[in-house]
Amino acid sequence: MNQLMEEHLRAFEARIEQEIDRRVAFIREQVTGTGGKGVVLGLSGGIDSAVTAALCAKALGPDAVVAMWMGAESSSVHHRDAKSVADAYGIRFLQVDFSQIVNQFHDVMLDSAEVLPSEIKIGADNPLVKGNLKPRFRKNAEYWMAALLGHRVANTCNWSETAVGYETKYGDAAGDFSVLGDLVKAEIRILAKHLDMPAPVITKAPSADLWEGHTDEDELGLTYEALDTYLITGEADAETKAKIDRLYALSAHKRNLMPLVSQPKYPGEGR
Ligand SMILES: Nc1ncnc2c1ncn2[C@@H]1O[C@H](COP(=O)(O)OP(=O)(O)OC[C@H]2O[C@@H]([n+]3cccc(C(=O)O)c3)[C@H](O)[C@@H]2O)[C@@H](O)[C@H]1O
Ligand SMILES: Nc1ncnc2c1ncn2[C@@H]1O[C@H](COP(=O)(O)OP(=O)(O)OP(=O)(O)O)[C@@H](O)[C@H]1O
Repeated sequence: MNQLMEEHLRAFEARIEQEIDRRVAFIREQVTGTGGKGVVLGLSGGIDSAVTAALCAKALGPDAVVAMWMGAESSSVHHRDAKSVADAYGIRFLQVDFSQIVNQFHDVMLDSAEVLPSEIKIGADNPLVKGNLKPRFRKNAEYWMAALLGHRVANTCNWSETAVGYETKYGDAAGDFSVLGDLVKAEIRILAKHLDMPAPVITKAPSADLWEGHTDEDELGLTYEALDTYLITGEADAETKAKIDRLYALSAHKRNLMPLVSQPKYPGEGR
């Protein structure tokens, strides 16, 4: 590993208790501080949602955290890992499978688009047209549950993903607050270790799972190690640097939602 990166991670680990305390305080501010009764989040069996859940449980108490497993694969390793995280921190665990509704929605939309000329359907072969429905439906479900319970929705994205736009706009990228959005994946692994995360959650390959065999590193064409190292130290080979810089520029629209023609002013504010 790059030496600067190694030093950065060592320093992060040395101040891990402060990093945890800071995030716990932030969660309280964002949830109880805004009148929320607790937190809702999607628990995928991956490390980001697991660490977010663990920190929310620490901040608010386990009963105030409602984790939702959303999917059909109730026998999959991801489901097993999600359940093991919920059990480890004693948080509430719900399961819902709306995959048939997602499929039906996709089919109804395809039918509605039948009347359009095929030459303008430039995304016809793009698996993300359907793939991005999953994260968007999941976020819908999280907001449904948050409204039912008077909870806030925790976002589970991290800076490695957000920097290159590796998240679905208004899907997994959405939320009321983000616990890990300023941290790279390598830092989150260190947090996980100090939060006594079940081991399989820490070691498995990150995967968005939007289709069979989908892994983050394959789709991005980048390793998290190279991405994290560049984001933290600015060091990368020329090809990697060009690739990340390009993805960063292309995904600016996800970090700067809904540009306005001009910023309207509210009476008494902003002057
Ligand atoms: N320049 C621009 N200015 C303003 N808006 C722009 C735009 N370019 C696209 N858009 C809009 O954004 C849309 C495309 O963005 P989006 O819908 O997000 O779709 P897109 O970026 O194409 O796909 C999402 C990516 O995130 C990955 N993902 C998703 C979910 C979870 C994870 C994970 O690992 O956690 C990863 C997924 O595998 C895929 O690579 C376009 O349809 C358009 O509406
Ligand atoms: N099957 C699922 N059930 C519940 N939530 C899910 C599921 N899959 C994804 N999510 C939610 O969407 C977020 C993005 O997940 P994804 O698996 O795509 O990648 P990730 O960024 O590696 O996150 P994680 O490390 O938590 O898996 C997750 O953090 C979680 O909140």
